[in-house]
Amino acid sequence: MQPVTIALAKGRPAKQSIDLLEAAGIHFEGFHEKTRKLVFFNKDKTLRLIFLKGMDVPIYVEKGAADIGIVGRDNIIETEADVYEILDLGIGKCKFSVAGKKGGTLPDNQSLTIGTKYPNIAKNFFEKRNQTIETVHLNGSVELAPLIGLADYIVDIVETGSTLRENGLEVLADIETISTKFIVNKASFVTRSKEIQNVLKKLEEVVGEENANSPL
Ligand SMILES: Nc1ncnc2c1ncn2[C@@H]1O[C@H](COP(=O)(O)OP(=O)(O)OP(=O)(O)O)[C@@H](O)[C@H]1O
Ligand SMILES: O=P(O)(O)OC[C@H]1O[C@H](OP(=O)(O)OP(=O)(O)O)[C@H](O)[C@@H]1O
Repeated sequence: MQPVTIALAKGRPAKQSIDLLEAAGIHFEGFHEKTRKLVFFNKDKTLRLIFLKGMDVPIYVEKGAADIGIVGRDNIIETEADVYEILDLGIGKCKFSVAGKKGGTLPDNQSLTIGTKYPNIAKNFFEKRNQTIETVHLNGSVELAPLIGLADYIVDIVETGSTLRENGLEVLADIETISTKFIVNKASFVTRSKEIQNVLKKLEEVVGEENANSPL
């Protein structure tokens, strides 16, 4: 039988995600922090771990190229992937906010230019306020945009607030909280139920059942 494939987001929460899997008794042979390898198997080859860019994880899971994904909710909402979001892993905690220059306000009666890595999230937030925006899609150092005059405001992740503070910006509105989630392909949830529940149960023992969501 094919192994169950777990797609794990590279970047910040990767180390904590691997630590969680280890704590749940799920080990991948030969994995170490500095490795450049992208595919690993557990000892009996029933599980395969693949490493992807965060934004690609929900896509792999939606399309069934991976059965399970471990990824920040930011990527799930931005891609609007049709997957089951089953368990909050309690790591990678941060929030989405609108930020702008310190001491400024967020006008609600005019069109704005928003710099962001997350144009869908920005559009959805402003649509709810009946406000049209133009987004400038950036790939990093988003906080620069209002400083250099590329955008009026930004929509970005805030954790400690240091990046905003150190660049003379502040939160003007909060959008929603984010954390790392355990997601599952809708078909695999049925066809690979036993194997997926097995992984899920082990992780629930580590992070607490209260973080689980019943998708059905
Ligand atoms: N400051 C932060 N604090 C906590 N979690 C964060 C923070 N920034 C990002 N995250 C979470 O970690 C995930 C990976 O973030 P990171 O910035 O490491 O990704 P990246 O690989 O640099 O991103 P990209 O895919 O855009 O290149 C994000 O999707 C989000 O869920
Ligand atoms: O509130 P803080 O604790 O300062 O964290 C927030 C920062 O972290 C993320 O950026 P990241 O470090 O991933 O760099 P990036 O500019 O390459 O996206 C995010 O985009 C913010 O810039």
